[in-house]
Amino acid sequence: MAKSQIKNEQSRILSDKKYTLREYTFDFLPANQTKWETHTREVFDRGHAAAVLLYNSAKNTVVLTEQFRYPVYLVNKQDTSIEVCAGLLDGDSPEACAIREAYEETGYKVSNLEAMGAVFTSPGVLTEKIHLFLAAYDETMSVGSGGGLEEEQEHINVLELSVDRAMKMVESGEICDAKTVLLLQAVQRKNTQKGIL
Ligand SMILES: Nc1nc2c(ncn2[C@@H]2O[C@H](COP(=O)(O)OP(=O)(O)O[C@H]3O[C@H](CO)[C@@H](O)[C@H](O)[C@@H]3O)[C@@H](O)[C@H]2O)c(=O)[nH]1
Ligand SMILES: [Mg+2]
Repeated sequence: MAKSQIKNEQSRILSDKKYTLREYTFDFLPANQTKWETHTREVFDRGHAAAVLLYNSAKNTVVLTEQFRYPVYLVNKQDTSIEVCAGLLDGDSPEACAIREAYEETGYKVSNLEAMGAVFTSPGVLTEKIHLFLAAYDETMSVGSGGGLEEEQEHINVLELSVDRAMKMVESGEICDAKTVLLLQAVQRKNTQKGIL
C-alpha cells in the first residue's frame, strides 16, 4: 500500500511572542492516490510538555492542581481548571520536568515515575506532545509550599481528592482537561486490575 507523500514545504510566522504561530503550505499526495493537493495549515508551537498525576495507592487519593485558565474561561465560563501537575519541558527531560513541576505546583518531591505514554492533545493545530506519568506520593514528600511560580503569575491551589471523587468530577464535567482525564482513568484501571474497584 502506497504511503502519503509531502513536498514543497514552506512556512511563515504569523505571531512570535511567547510562543510561535506559523502558517505552513505544502503539497500533499494522499495514500493510494495520484493527484497532488496544496494544503495550508496554521500550527501553534509552544514546545513539548510533561504531566504527572500524584497517586497514593494506600489511601486511594490523588493530588491535583486548580488554577485559572483563560481559554477554559472563554469557552466554559469556569473560573478554574482542575488538572494534574504539568508544564513545558524548558530544556529538561520529560522525567525531570514532571518532577520539577510536581514540586513547583504542589510542594511534593516525588521520585519514582511510571511512564504512561505521550499524547498530542490537539493534533490538528498544536505541535505539543505531552509525556504522561504517574508518581507515588505520601505526606513525607510534602516538603515545599507549592502554588506555582510568582514570576509566571501562577496562582495554584492544591487539592487532595479520593479517586472516586475525582472520577465523579470527570463525569460531571468539572474536570475536563484531557491529560488529567487520561491519567485518572489510568489510576482507575490499576484499581480495577487490583480488584479495588
Ligand atoms: N505571559 C504569559 N504567560 C503565560 C502564557 N501562557 C502561559 N503563561 C504562564 O506561564 C505558566 C507556564 O506554566 P507551565 O506549568 O510551564 O505550563 P502550563 O501552562 O501549566 O502547561 C501545561 O498545562 C497546560 C494546560 O493544561 C497545557 O496546555 C500544556 O500543554 C501543559 O501541559 C502558566 O501557568 C501561565 O501562568 C502567555 O501566553 N503569556
Ligand atoms: Mg503548569
